[in-house]
Amino acid sequence: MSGRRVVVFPSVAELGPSLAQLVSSRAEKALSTGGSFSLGLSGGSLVSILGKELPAVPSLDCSKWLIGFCDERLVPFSDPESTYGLYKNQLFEKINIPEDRILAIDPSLPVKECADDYAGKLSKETQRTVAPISDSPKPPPQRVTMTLPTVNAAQCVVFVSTGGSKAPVLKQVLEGGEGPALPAALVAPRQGELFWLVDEPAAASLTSQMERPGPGAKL
Ligand SMILES: O=C1O[C@H](COP(=O)(O)O)[C@@H](O)[C@H](O)[C@H]1O
Repeated sequence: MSGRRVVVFPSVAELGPSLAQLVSSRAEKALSTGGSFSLGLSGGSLVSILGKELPAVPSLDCSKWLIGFCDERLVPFSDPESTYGLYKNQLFEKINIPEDRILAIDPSLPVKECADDYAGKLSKETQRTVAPISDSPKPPPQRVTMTLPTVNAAQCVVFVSTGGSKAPVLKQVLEGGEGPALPAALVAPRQGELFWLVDEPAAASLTSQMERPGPGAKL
């Protein structure tokens, strides 16, 4: 892994465009060198950030991207909790991603079968694995989630963490503490880049090395 980069922005307004630039630049690099580009998406607050900022990237071409979900809630696509449903409305309809380049779960299946089915869909493309979750501490409890080896096989992993409520857990993940390491602290791409893009409120308790890029700086 090349070294972890913790990059702090004054607020999500500055973080969002840098995240979109990071995603689009890594896609362009992969595709222009004859490779493929697969983007694994999380949900939560990331949906609105990417929904706003990715379509604003000049000349963005997503026609060859493959999009999957690092973590998906086991609810129908029409449910307001569905990560796929949210991205469909807020992002996919605004960019030129073909429907068959988006790998979604089959939410009609029970959680274990759904995870196995999704692992099958991904393995056609990536040979990687997915786990069923039935006790997510944040509702809804049932999830279909990429495993640590899958995440660590990525060329580039980006955590996005914004808001003061994330400060204590961010400190624990990035700077350690008592007890076993949290799962996010175990993410270390074997041959790839690792970014933590955070805003000032989330970074408030951090003391380790951080970057504070100027406006428009490229990651
Ligand atoms: O439930 C979920 O939450 C996490 C974090 O969301 P945030 O709103 O705190 O950013 C998200 O990464 C995950 O994909 C989603 O299912």
